[in-house]
Amino acid sequence: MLVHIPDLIDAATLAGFRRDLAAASWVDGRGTAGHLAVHAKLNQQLAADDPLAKRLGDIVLQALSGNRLFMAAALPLRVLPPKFNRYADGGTYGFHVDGAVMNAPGLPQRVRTDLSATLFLSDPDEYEGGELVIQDVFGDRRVKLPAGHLVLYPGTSVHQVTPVTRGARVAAFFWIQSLVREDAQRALLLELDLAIQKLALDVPGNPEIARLTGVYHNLLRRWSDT
Ligand SMILES: O=C(O)CCC(=O)C(=O)O
Ligand SMILES: [Fe+2]
Repeated sequence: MLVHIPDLIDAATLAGFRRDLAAASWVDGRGTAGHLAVHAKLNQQLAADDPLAKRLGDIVLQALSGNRLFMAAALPLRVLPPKFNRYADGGTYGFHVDGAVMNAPGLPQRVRTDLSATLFLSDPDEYEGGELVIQDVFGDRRVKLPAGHLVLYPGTSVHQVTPVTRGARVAAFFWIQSLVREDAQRALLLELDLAIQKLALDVPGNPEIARLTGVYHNLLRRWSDT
């Protein structure tokens, strides 16, 4: 399941991010690529210990925890600290799958990457190319969102970022271990959750809403691990 989360960060926060990232010290992104991905990856990133990455990453984490759609879709158990990347001058990241298990300095536990996320920080008209192409059962999905918007996609998917042939594409990206490992189960829970929320608005007080809410929680109890 691909989930588009609009306006994760507001315009003022976004403007601050863009100002700070325009003056950031970008390093070669190949430093953190796996041994296969290293051939396909041509971009820049902030170093993991860059204080700017930590400061902006914390703001992203804060925004995620206050976003109902993100919480309902991801059912997050652990979120890795956001990283920041920049593609320009033909920069690209060829088809790859993200590592299944990751760790981050300072985090006590390792994180299984059930979900991958990209928060777009450049607007689509600022660059040519730079589409996030995600392979799924229905074919390739091409994602290029307005600045401030986030896409969530299954960590299991093969994906790429196409070459940026004009301008620059700046983004934050990170991984999430979900309470619910399987994408299909998360998709069902999200569908049920959204339907219950809509019913609660349309027919407030209807006793069947409590029964459906019970079904939601009892499925979550069956399918979650912590
Ligand atoms: O920049 C993106 O949208 C995704 C980056 C990516 O796939 C990765 O770093 O593994
Ligand atoms: Fe990736």
